[in-house]
Amino acid sequence: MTQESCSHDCGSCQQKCEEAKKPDFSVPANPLSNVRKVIGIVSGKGGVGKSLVTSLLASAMQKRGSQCGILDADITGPSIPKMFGVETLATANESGILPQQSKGGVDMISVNLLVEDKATPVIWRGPAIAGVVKQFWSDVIWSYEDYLFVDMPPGTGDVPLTVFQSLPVDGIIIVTSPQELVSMIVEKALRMAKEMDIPILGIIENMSYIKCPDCGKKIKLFGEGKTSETAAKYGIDFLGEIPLSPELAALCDAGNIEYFSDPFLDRATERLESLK
Ligand SMILES: Nc1ncnc2c1ncn2[C@@H]1O[C@H](COP(=O)(O)OP(=O)(O)OP(=O)(O)O)[C@@H](O)[C@H]1O
Repeated sequence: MTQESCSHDCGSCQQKCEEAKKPDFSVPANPLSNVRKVIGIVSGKGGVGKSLVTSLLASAMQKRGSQCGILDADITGPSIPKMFGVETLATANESGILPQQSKGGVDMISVNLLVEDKATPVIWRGPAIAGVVKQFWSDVIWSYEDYLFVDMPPGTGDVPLTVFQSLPVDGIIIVTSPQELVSMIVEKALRMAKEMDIPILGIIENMSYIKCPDCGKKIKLFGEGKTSETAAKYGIDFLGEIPLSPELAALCDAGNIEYFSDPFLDRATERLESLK
């Protein structure tokens, strides 16, 4: 095709020319929303503590004076409201859906705040799930958030892709555990971030050790984690390690995650503050 006959419809064109535009899948935010930074929290697989890290980061930033919100994009396994002990359903007005707020002031939206019976499983196909995530951005009134954390479902499937294409994500934080094949996960995340043009802010290792209740010694249950080494290899900031802690588990179960205060995530909160 010559330059003169170009229709500028890059979506249907086979030509790989220099000026090819990437299709724009971005979704507009609710007109009443004002969100300064959108942070995606990702993991390679389920159960590594992604929702826990999302909750801890939002709580820590909220305590440091930033207004925070959490968009629970883990539609089939939503756990954010439970960790904060939020049970009241979200409401809506003619302008959109109003997020619920935790005791400490963290705003949140989740499928669990829209359905009466929390035990009802969400049995939807990928596109329907992705559609809900987009609505959590376009229909929810995030009236003011310094930081909106997006708790992603694990992996690189439909929903993470939808979030990266539809929301203006400013950076992602990777959560791993010491048992994982960290280097493979980091490499995948790096490639995805590059493809989507989104910076990786850093990596956090969860369940790194347990602390002996008698002598305080750190016991590395899963051996020496490779996370900090891998982070250094790929030039990514290692933002901290979180122990496997019965206290933390009990706070999650009781819906009191906000009352956890330990300096594990200081480096991560400093990194987030540097984005302002
Ligand atoms: N460091 C920790 N200490 C104690 N309990 C933990 C810790 N990390 C996670 N847990 C517990 O493990 C469970 C799974 O954590 P979480 O829901 O954060 O994982 P996830 O990666 O978001 O899982 P999924 O992706 O499957 O939703 C939670 O019940 C949480 O209380």
